[in-house]
Amino acid sequence: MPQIVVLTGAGISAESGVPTFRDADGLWEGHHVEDVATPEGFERDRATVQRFYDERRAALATVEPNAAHRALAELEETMGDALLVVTQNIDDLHERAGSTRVVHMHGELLKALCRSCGVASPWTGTLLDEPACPGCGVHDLRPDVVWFGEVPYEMDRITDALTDATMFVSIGTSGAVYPAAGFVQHARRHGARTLELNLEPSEGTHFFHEARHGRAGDLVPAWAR
Ligand SMILES: CC(C)NC(=O)[C@H](Cc1c[nH]c2ccccc12)NC(=O)[C@H](CCCC/N=C(/NCCC(=O)O)S[C@H]1O[C@H](COP(=O)(O)OP(=O)(O)OC[C@H]2O[C@@H](n3cnc4c(N)ncnc43)[C@H](O)[C@@H]2O)[C@@H](O)[C@H]1O)NC(=O)OCc1ccccc1
Repeated sequence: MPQIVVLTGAGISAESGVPTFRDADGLWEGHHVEDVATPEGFERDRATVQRFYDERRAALATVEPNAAHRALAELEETMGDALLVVTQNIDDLHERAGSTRVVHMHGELLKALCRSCGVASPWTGTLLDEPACPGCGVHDLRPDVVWFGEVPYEMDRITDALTDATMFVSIGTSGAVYPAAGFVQHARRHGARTLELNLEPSEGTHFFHEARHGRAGDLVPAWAR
């Protein structure tokens, strides 16, 4: 039974209107990454970080999944648990398209993590006003996302799936951030066929058996059909 692992990045949500990461000048929506996506940045200027994610959370309610998300959800219907989507994205567009086997290795925008009791709660509102944790009542919530220097979620489950994979497909990612950027080498080392679907060659394009360049909304349905 083929075991397919699909890694997705910001490029799969670009056609839905979710900005990708690196603006021309390397800023993240006008912010230096180290200011808004590091634990140190949160300590230094909590309000700016809360506002940054509050804005992205509000924007998420205005966008819809696109043909690439839908094609992966349809593929799951035929393949069942032989397909696993590992996403670097913190949006919920895979789930809204119908995918159920999704690992958010960098966390989820629609969850808040309590720094006091460690509970992650569903969250659609804001955090700038420092609300209380639904679990313990302490006012010390942060976005439930993995920042630089923090350990990604579910690395054991991901590593096992990459080891067993017969096919590894990377969609809409620049291959600039680790450990995700190293998954192709791990999968290939364990015998998987590897395919890159991206608008342009990624930083790791040379690690793939095959690369197809174009828009995810065209490439993914064509591949998944
Ligand atoms: C900058 C980089 C060099 N730094 C790192 O990688 C660091 C440090 C590091 C670790 N190991 C290393 C080894 C070497 C060097 C550095 C490191 N990594 C970490 O700190 C990680 C944690 C990193 C997570 C940080 N959080 C994010 N996001 C959540 C927050 C938030 O979202 O706000 S990262 C964030 O940036 C990354 C952005 O990359 P992409 O998604 O690829 O987006 P990008 O805009 O770059 O590219 C989009 C692509 O799509 C394409 N595209 C555009 N439109 C379309 C289209 N329409 N169709 C198709 N393709 C399209 C474009 O051409 C482009 O190629 C994603 O991962 C995203 O999640 N933690 C860790 O390593 O812990 C230890 C550890 C490791 C293993 C096991 C145990 C412990």
